Amino acid sequence: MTTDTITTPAGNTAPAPGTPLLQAGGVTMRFGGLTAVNNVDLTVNTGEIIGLIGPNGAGKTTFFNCLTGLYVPTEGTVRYQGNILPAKPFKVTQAGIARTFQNIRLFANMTVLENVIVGSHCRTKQGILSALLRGPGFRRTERESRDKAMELLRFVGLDGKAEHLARNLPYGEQRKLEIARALASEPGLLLLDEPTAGMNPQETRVTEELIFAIRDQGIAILVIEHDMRFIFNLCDRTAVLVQGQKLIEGDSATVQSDERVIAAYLGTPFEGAPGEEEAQEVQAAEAHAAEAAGAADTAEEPADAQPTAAQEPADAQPTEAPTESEEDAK
Ligand SMILES: Nc1ncnc2c1ncn2[C@@H]1O[C@H](COP(=O)(O)OP(=O)(O)OP(=O)(O)O)[C@@H](O)[C@H]1O
Repeated sequence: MTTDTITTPAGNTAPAPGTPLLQAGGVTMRFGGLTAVNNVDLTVNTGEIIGLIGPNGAGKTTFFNCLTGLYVPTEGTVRYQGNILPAKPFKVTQAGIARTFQNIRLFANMTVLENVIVGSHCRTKQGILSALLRGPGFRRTERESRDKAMELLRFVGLDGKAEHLARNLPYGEQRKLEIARALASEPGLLLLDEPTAGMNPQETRVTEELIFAIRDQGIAILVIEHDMRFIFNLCDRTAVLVQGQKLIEGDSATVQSDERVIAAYLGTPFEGAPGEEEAQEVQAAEAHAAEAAGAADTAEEPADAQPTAAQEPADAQPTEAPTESEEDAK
C-alpha cells in the first residue's frame, strides 16, 4: 500500500467530522418465522471506523444487506446524510455507500484495472448512445475513469498488477482489489464484510493500515470481522449483535470487558440474553424427550434382566485360577 491520497471530486463538500452519516433506526429483518435482525439502531458519524461483531448467524451480513438496499427491512429506516435510502443497491451506491462482500465478488476474467473502472460506473454521466458512438465526451470520460482507477490501484498497492486478470491475483490482493473497486464509486461510507477473512497476520496488518488510510481520506467505515484483535485495534466503537439484537455498543475496552460479550462468544448463556427464552424452551424439550426415552427403555426391559446361558458368548470359559506353570510363563 502507498501513502498516496485519493483525489476527491471537485465540489464535493464533506460534512464536518462527527456529523451523523448513516443512521439505522429500529431495523428489523424477518425471514418467515426467523428474525435475523431485531430492532437494531446504529449510527456512523463522519471520520469514524465502527466495528460490527457477533457470533456466526448473529445477523451481521443481513444487517449490511438492509443498509445497502439488497433487502428491504421488515421494519425500521436507514438514513444517509439525513435522507431515507431507497431500497435499491444501485441508488444506495449513488447516494454514497459502497461495500465489499464476505465472498469475494470480482469480475474474474477482467483485468484488475477494468474491475476498478467498472466500480466508477455510477459516477460517469455518459449514456449508452454516447458509448456506442464513442464521441469525444465518451473518450474523455473513459480516460478520466482510467486515470482515477490507476490512482486507486496505487493507493491500495496494486498498480503494478493493473493488467493482470483478477482471478490470477492471490487471495489477499483480491480483497484489496474489491476495496479499490468500492472506492471507485467515491463513497462517503464504506462497508467491509470480513475484509481479512482467509488472510495471514501480515496481510491482516496491511489491511488494517489500508483501512486507516481510507478513513484519513474522509471516508467513514463500518466493518464486520471475526478477528477481535483486528477490530479492537481499528475501531472507534464496536457494536455486538447476538441473535439479531444489539447487545452492547462502545469503545474497545468497554466491549472487550463486557461479560455478556464474553459469554456470547463462549456460548455460555447469561440472564436476559437475546434468545435465552427460546434456548430454555429447547433445553426443556430435550430434557423431556430424554426422560420419555428413558422411561420407554425401562418399560421394555424385564425387571430381573440377567444374561442367560443362551446369551453368553459361545467361547465363554469359566474363569479358573492360573496354574503354577502358567504364572511362570508371564
Ligand atoms: N435470505 C435468507 N433467508 C432466510 N434466512 C436467512 C437469509 N439470510 C440469512 N438468513 C438467516 O439469518 C440469520 C443471520 O444470518 P447472517 O448471515 O446475517 O449472520 P452473520 O452474523 O452474518 O453470520 P456469519 O458471521 O456466519 O456470516 C441466520 O440464521 C441465517 O440462516
